[in-house]
Amino acid sequence: MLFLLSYYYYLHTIAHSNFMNKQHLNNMTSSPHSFFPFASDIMIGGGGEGGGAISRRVFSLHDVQILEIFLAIAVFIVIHTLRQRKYYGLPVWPFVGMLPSLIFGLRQNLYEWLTEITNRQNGTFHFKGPWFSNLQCVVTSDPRNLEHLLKAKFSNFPKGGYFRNTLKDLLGDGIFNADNETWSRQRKTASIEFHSARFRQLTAESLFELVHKRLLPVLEESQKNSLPIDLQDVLLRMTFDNVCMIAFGVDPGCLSLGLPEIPFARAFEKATEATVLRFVTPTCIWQTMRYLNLGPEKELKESITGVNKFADEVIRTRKKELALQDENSKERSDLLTVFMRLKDEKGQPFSDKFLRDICVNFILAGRDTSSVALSWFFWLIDQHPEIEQKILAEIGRIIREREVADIAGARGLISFNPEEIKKMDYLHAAISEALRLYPSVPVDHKERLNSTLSSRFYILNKLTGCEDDVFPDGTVLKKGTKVIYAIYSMGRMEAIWGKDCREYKPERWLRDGRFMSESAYKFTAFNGGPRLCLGKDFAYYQMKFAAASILLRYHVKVVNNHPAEPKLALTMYMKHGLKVNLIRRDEAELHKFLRVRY
Ligand code: HEM
Repeated sequence: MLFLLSYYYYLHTIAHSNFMNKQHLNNMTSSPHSFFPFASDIMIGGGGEGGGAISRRVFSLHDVQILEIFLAIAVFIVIHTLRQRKYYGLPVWPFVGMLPSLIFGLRQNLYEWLTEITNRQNGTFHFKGPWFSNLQCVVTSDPRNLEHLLKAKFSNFPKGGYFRNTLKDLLGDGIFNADNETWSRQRKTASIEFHSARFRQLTAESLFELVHKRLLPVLEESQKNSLPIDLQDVLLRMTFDNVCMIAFGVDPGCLSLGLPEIPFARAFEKATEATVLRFVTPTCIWQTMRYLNLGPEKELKESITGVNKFADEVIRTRKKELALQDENSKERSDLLTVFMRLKDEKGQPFSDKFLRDICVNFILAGRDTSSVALSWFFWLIDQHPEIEQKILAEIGRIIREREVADIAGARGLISFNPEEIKKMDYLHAAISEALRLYPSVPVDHKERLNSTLSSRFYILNKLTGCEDDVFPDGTVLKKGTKVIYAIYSMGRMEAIWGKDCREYKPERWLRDGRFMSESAYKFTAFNGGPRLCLGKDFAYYQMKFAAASILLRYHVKVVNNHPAEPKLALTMYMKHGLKVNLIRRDEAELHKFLRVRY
């Protein structure tokens, strides 16, 4: 670019000097005022014959030349920048790179903005941030690249130092924030636990209690009072209580009549919000604020203290409880107890800090992902009554298959067992379709492994897998490159889902009425490869159980003109919540769908 600029400047100067020489010759034979009209305008003293006027004139001409050069450079930069859009997808401005476009994107729906660019760039583009920032990254929504990143070259793409440092205060060394050994040890242990019969029983029991004794009474209260309710808030409370039971083995009680404020839940929410701010603040600024204990960093510190206070209390109580336990005591199967029984690589029990990190990470993972997915699901169902009817028909068929068809009279008691939930293929498809369009984690992040060796040590870099990498689409990834994979955009790509990619169509997941799963690199809502979401099966069970239990009893009507847009956060909350009115299904309606053949 510099070369082009110099060349342009050189041509421009030659052209200009020719022009000046010609004009100068003309000037010898005509009035001094016609020499350069603009110059004559700015001459002080009317352009007399004296030497002072001539020097002023030369000075003015010089000024104008400089101005012209700057103007030419500016025009050149603008043209060059705009032409770069063709190649990079966005204009690349000197010094600030693509930042102006990002600011524009942040003012609208950022995820739609990303979708538009990735589509235009055939799935991948380099985001060039300001030269002084750490915003440089590659953004991709190409399934081939995702398979490369998440599976084929998994060990080359850890979460990385940037992610870890930003989340360190809240997540410590927990599974979400860990790489290598620290990650794999937690993953193995938790994976065994999550697939055990004991865990399945714990989750089924805790969910039954939560839905029947807490969720449905809260909804019934709102229905009786004919007051709209924020369904997203209610569902967030339910999943928070549920995941705390799984991680800590305690129930904080967020979901109960009156929807009380629970200090631990509040502290957790504030801590995640303040942590998210770090991702949009230059590292040196948030680190300085942290050091000086100012602004959001002060708030973060206070809320983490709140989270730790709760965690420390639970850990202390559990240790006492386990010490007093005899063979006849009922075995607990929450993650805290499971990890407390294990030893680290030196044969020592895990430290309280590590136990706290493990639990906090699981709470973060399971706290809001299922609830926001369910919120978008109910919003979509409200717009597609025909799909609601199909879900009801499926629920009706499953109830009819029972030995004793305990239909409408016993409606208040109808509950679904795990086998029945498993049979709900249409509901499974409807929830997956909601997650395709509104994935709970809309963008995720990896980092190309950074070598401590200089690139001169080619063979060592090659042996340690630290040489530059290349995506299947040809994108070169230098060491340390941050990669953002745009999960939201993937759900809206014609190349992946066809022309109707923006339509809500559960049928696309069904073959002969049975749910057919998709490749995790096309449908990446639950991530893929070795870091596939550990709670996926549990999350589907939880979402299907809650959705079927609600839909069986109520028609969920979204309040008229309720704005539905995503909030910019780690998880895709509905920015304005989901205000709904609940309309109780009467006996006639229930009988109707319990008779309908699906
Ligand atoms: C709709 C519900 C859910 C969705 C869409 C979802 C999605 C995801 C995604 C995208 C990741 C990868 C995150 C990353 O590595 O940056 C992930 C990881 C994880 N999820 Fe989920 N999740 C859901 C529910 C749950 C639940 C309910 C739990 C636990 C109770 C859970 C536990 C985990 C854990 C432990 C990881 C970390 C896995 C690892 O790094 O090895 N998830 N999930």
